[in-house]
Amino acid sequence: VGPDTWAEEFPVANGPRQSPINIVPKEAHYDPSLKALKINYDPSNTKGILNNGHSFQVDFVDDTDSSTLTGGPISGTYRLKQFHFHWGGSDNRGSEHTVNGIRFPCELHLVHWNTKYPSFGEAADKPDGLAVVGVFLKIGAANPRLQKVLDALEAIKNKGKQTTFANFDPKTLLPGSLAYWTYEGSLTTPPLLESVTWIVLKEPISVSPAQMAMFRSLHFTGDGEAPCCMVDNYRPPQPLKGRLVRASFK
Ligand SMILES: CCc1c(F)c(F)c(S(N)(=O)=O)c(F)c1F
Ligand SMILES: [Zn+2]
Repeated sequence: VGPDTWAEEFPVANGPRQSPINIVPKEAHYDPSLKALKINYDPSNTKGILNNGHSFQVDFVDDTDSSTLTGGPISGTYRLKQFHFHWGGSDNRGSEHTVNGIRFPCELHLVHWNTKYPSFGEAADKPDGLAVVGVFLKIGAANPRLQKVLDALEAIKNKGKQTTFANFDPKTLLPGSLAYWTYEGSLTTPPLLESVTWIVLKEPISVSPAQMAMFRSLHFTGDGEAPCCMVDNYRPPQPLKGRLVRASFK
């Protein structure tokens, strides 16, 4: 049911390029050949917001190149499919990636797929199929841009609920600096496919304790089930297995 049992059904859980990982900045290699991230999102592509039973996600129309990620460590064009979060039951845990063993209370993932493949589904199991931008959330001042997303949560409290959510620009959730670490990894939830180029931003964005409480008000459970708060929906760091983590900054 939890991360420790996933290897039974998904043997790739013990594979060579699993995510998340603990990032040790001093062991990351500055790579001057890494390009700047180019992120262009069209808010009109926002399709809706869904409680999928393990997180909530904001979905985007991905049938044209209007919301894309290019540059950085990737070649070609990747289209935004959805973004979602992982968080803890209290502020001392919740992120998937850690930095020098430090866990953040929450982590945002913006999921993109390589347009050299015909669809997300086709890209999801290819070694260069997906690129996920990870952003840490750190306890501080309330984040007004994040609040727009959190205000939609009362309508999707339970598993399977979805509601309209329009004209949201995910770029407003990014920090001032797009400096990043990058490494080859996987989905952090089953089927744990080893198809993700991870791009983890160094600078966190802020979230207030009251806003964290709104994440924790969601339920893993569906209507009519005994309600169980959606918390601790993060996979812990996995073995690096010799992988190199590159940095876009000195
Ligand atoms: C299959 C849909 C899906 C997820 F459920 C997911 F959790 C992630 S993650 N945490 O690695 O960013 C994805 F990238 C992803 F595409
Ligand atoms: Zn995720």
